[in-house]
Amino acid sequence: MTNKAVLLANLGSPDNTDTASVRRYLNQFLMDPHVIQLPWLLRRMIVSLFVLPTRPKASAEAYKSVWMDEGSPLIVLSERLKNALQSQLDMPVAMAMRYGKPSIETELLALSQQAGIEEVLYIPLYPHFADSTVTTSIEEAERVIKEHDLNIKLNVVAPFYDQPDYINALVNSAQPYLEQAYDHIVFSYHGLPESHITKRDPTGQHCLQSADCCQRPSEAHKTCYRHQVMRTTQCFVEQAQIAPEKYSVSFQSRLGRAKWLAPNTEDRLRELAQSGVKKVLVICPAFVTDCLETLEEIAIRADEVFKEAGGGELQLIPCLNDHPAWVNTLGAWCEAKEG
Ligand SMILES: C=CC1=C(C)c2cc3[nH]c(cc4nc(cc5[nH]c(cc1n2)c(C)c5CCC(=O)O)C(CCC(=O)O)=C4C)c(C)c3C=C
Ligand SMILES: [Fe+2]
Ligand SMILES: [Fe+2]
Repeated sequence: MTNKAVLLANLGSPDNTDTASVRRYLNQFLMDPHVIQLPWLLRRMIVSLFVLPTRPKASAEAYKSVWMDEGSPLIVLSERLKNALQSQLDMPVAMAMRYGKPSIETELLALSQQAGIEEVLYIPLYPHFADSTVTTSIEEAERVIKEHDLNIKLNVVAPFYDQPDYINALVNSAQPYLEQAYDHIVFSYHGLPESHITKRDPTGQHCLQSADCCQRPSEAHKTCYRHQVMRTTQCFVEQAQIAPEKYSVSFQSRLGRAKWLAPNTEDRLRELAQSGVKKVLVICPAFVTDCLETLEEIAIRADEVFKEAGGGELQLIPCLNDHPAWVNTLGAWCEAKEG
């Protein structure tokens, strides 16, 4: 009988909140050719000349504002998810980070050394496809297996943006917030440079070519992040019965000068405040785990933007984290693959 294990993969955080640790992390992250998709020399110049001189200090301050006693929220909450899943399953469950620690390399090596592990169910914790998250996590795992000649078969769980049990878990975890009175809910997704989507379009003439491309059937949707976030939103609002005028979609965490997906979350929050919206909910379904981008960028900075523009209260809906509905969903996926 083949022995199996589960490996969850998330993005990763710096080891600490000092500027040097954040610089090391940003350098590893942004030098990934799937993140800044430029030839090495150009990427090296942009990262060294425009990012590393100033961003590590500013990001270190941001990390300090959300850091937990046990460490980075992303790592701590991912670890809790791993432990909750482990308590449901008979096979080993591990958690790895694409950047920083614990690395995909360490975790795969540890699993391969456990007696007889020959098959790993690999779950990149991203509901939506992007080369900068999904592809890079898969390639890194494949590199480790090849380089160390591991006898491991990798079974990868595909982006789950419209899987009914994922949507159920998301609606279920948001329910206590949806039951409170609110004026508007913003679905704020991590942004992407538009070029990352058009470059992946297998038809070469569909993605971002018209305002409604993401609503029209196309084989391009398999790798279209924009289509996939629109589908998550559609499935969510249908299930939670949210009226069209009560919600909007926007994109956060823009970096650099390229054209990124629009509208930008902060701009959308300003517009909402100016149009008289007082209580806004913000949900961030691109993240399954709360992290810097939800706890600092939305709950702290976007909250300031909303209030300065005349808004009243911004309530961040927590990510799935280790919500029982999400743990049960992951458990069911693992057991289904085990059979
Ligand atoms: C949810 C999916 C994510 C996509 C898609 C994504 C693309 C992407 N990100 C950057 C640049 C940065 N992202 C940063 C933090 C960060 N990004 C994600 C997820 C996605 N990124 C997460 C979960 C986090 C949080 C990490 C944490 O420790 O909590 C950062 C670092 C922080 C900062 O300085 O702002 C950068 C930089 C690019 C360029 C990109 C697509 C091209
Ligand atoms: Fe699309
Ligand atoms: Fe990011």
